[in-house]
Amino acid sequence: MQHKLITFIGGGNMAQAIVFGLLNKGYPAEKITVCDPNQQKRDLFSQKRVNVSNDNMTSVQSAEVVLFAVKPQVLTDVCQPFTEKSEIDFSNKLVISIAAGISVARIQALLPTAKNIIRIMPNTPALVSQGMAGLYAPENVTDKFKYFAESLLNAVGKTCWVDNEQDMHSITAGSGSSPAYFFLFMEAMQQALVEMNIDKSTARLLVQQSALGAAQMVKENPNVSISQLRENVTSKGGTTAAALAIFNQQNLQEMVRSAMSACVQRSQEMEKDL
Ligand SMILES: NC(=O)C1=CN([C@@H]2O[C@H](COP(=O)(O)OP(=O)(O)OC[C@H]3O[C@@H](n4cnc5c(N)ncnc54)[C@H](OP(=O)(O)O)[C@@H]3O)[C@@H](O)[C@H]2O)C=CC1
Ligand SMILES: O=C(O)[C@@H]1CCC=N1
Repeated sequence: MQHKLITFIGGGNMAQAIVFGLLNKGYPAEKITVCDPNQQKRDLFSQKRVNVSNDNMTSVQSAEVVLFAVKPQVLTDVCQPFTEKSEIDFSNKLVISIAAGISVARIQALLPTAKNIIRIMPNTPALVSQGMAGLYAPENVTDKFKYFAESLLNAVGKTCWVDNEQDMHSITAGSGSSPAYFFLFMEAMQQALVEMNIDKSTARLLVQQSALGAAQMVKENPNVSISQLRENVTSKGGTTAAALAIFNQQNLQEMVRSAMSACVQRSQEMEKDL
């Protein structure tokens, strides 16, 4: 992949996952700059030879790609200085936003000179090269920028494009937020095992290895439905059937549907917080 000069605005959880994931894949540290007001966060990056700054203006000026990795709620304040004195011309830069729920139209309004704006919804497993990211680009964005954005995220995991921007809300429920659902499930399993007298670290090993194994089974058997994989574990009248009966009785499927709908609904509301 091409190694463009890329500036991250915001060096928090998601920026760390992407930047450290990219470094692991050989993206040159000297081509990346991370801007964050917090010295401790900047230190995390400078320890890996990534350029750091608390001067967004200067760092954006020299960038070919600007990736906004700040909380959606602060995006307006973050963008204002770039346009206030018409100081930064974004027309030749690729602008990427990973902010949940914030539309291209809104980013365009915040950065009027920008011509190429791409939205990406990544997730933190990018840190370990197992990320999943959804991408959306309006029709005017050039193929070379779309290709760059896709290859950037492909370097740290898998990607999919959506044609309809509204679908980015659902993508958030399936990529950005979804590792947290699995973490919650794993936490609950670990806790249950501890209550059954298994020590905490063995409980963690049992949970992590089973989760990893299950995910790997899904990945390596693309022609077998996930339901079939579940059924293969479930002996008639056996232990798994007893466990699954409780999940079904308490309507796990409906709980998951409601949780993911709540995620979508929150994403649809986020723009109003700007
Ligand atoms: N976390 C995740 O799993 C995912 C997050 N996202 C999106 O990524 C974005 C960032 O989320 P996340 O990394 O979790 O948030 P974090 O709060 O961890 O990171 C945001 C960082 O931006 C910094 N910041 C605040 N103001 C500025 C500024 N003016 N200039 C530069 N940096 C600034 C914050 O500093 P300080 O803390 O001092 O305010 C903080 O370090 C959000 O828009 C979110 O929707 C998307 C997918 C997944
Ligand atoms: O919780 C959030 O709003 C962000 C977006 C997706 C994951 N974290």
